[in-house]
Amino acid sequence: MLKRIVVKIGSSSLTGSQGGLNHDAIAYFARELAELYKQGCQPLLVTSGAVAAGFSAIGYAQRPKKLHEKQASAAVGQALLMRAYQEALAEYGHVAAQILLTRTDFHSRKRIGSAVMTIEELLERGILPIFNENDTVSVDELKFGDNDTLSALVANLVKADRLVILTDMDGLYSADPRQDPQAVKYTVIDEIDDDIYRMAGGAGSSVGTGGMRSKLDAARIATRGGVPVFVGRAKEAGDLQAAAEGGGKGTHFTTTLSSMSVKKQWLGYLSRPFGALIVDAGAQRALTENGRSLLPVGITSVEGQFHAGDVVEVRGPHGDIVGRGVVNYDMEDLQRVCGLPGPRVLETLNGLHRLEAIHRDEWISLR
Ligand SMILES: Nc1ncnc2c1ncn2[C@@H]1O[C@H](COP(=O)(O)OP(=O)(O)O)[C@@H](O)[C@H]1O
Ligand SMILES: N[C@@H](CCC(=O)OP(=O)(O)O)C(=O)O
Repeated sequence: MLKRIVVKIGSSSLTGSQGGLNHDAIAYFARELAELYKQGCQPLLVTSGAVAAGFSAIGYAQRPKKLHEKQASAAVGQALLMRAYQEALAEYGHVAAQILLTRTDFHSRKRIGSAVMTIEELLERGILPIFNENDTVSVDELKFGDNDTLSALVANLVKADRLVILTDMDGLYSADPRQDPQAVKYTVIDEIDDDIYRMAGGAGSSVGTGGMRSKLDAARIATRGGVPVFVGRAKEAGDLQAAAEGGGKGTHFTTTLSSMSVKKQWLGYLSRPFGALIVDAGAQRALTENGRSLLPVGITSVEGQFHAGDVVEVRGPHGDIVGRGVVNYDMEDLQRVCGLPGPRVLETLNGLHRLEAIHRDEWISLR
């Protein structure tokens, strides 16, 4: 089996603060990707850089801040970006394909199923799929913004063997090394908990977007989907291959989980919750440790306006998020029966209701 490696390249690795593409950097990455093919890998590329590549060509003095200016820059820059990759990859006999996705595409199983079929066909034919967000049609509240999250979703979707996120830092440090020269580097992280999150700051350069924080979000999504993640730098010959093999100049995030279905991925990371259910400690344990469904007896209160079939967030007794699931009750019904044991629930609702508030098959833990 070919090893599937999703490689994400950030704007900071492709451009400088004045914008425009660094063609030497593109040539380097094309060589590294060609090397991956030679080693029997099946790479997929998620690349940023459309806005950065386009804004100087369009005549802006610096990376624009307004949405429509960024979109205009991306419309110019995406074409420049693809041309640069295609020309650089052609040197090694490789062909690239462009796949532009938005967050809302992931809301539709049909659209995403169709994307998967296209991707599989491209991979079978030895073509390199190159992904970016479709910036022209993405609006603020539905944007990925940075491509870190997109790369994690792609990695889960294609059941990648590893996600390699390349940036301008050689890994995660205990603080942003630009601000704190004493910061120390982590080479392996087995669990991304709150302490790890506290170390990560925002973007370091004027062209980057999400900083280390969004890379941790991405690492969390991918590792929960069973894909190990590397975050770091590739600058010299062989760096990408080393990262893909578990070494390299960066931080590795390990996982012991197996791959996640598209349905669970959607539920956990892409759906929009319509309300929240607050549960007691027993119900929290039943959901997160014992793999059980949520029953009304464990719910202490409900918030928001939701109907049966909507996604809701579940919070623990102290307000922390436990996970998300599809609720089987309208808000008013659940309010009447929360805290009640099964027979009283059925009695109150005239026995017409299925008992589980959230069935375990429609649930994802986010702790
Ligand atoms: N704890 C940390 N360790 C390493 N880098 C960090 C940390 N916190 C914040 N950063 C910043 O994150 C930046 C990389 O993210 P970003 O600028 O979004 O790059 P990209 O364009 O490659 O996605 C680094 O340049 C660095 O300044
Ligand atoms: N889709 C945008 C990505 C924006 C961006 O800066 O992302 P990143 O460099 O990955 O933090 C682009 O191509 O410009």
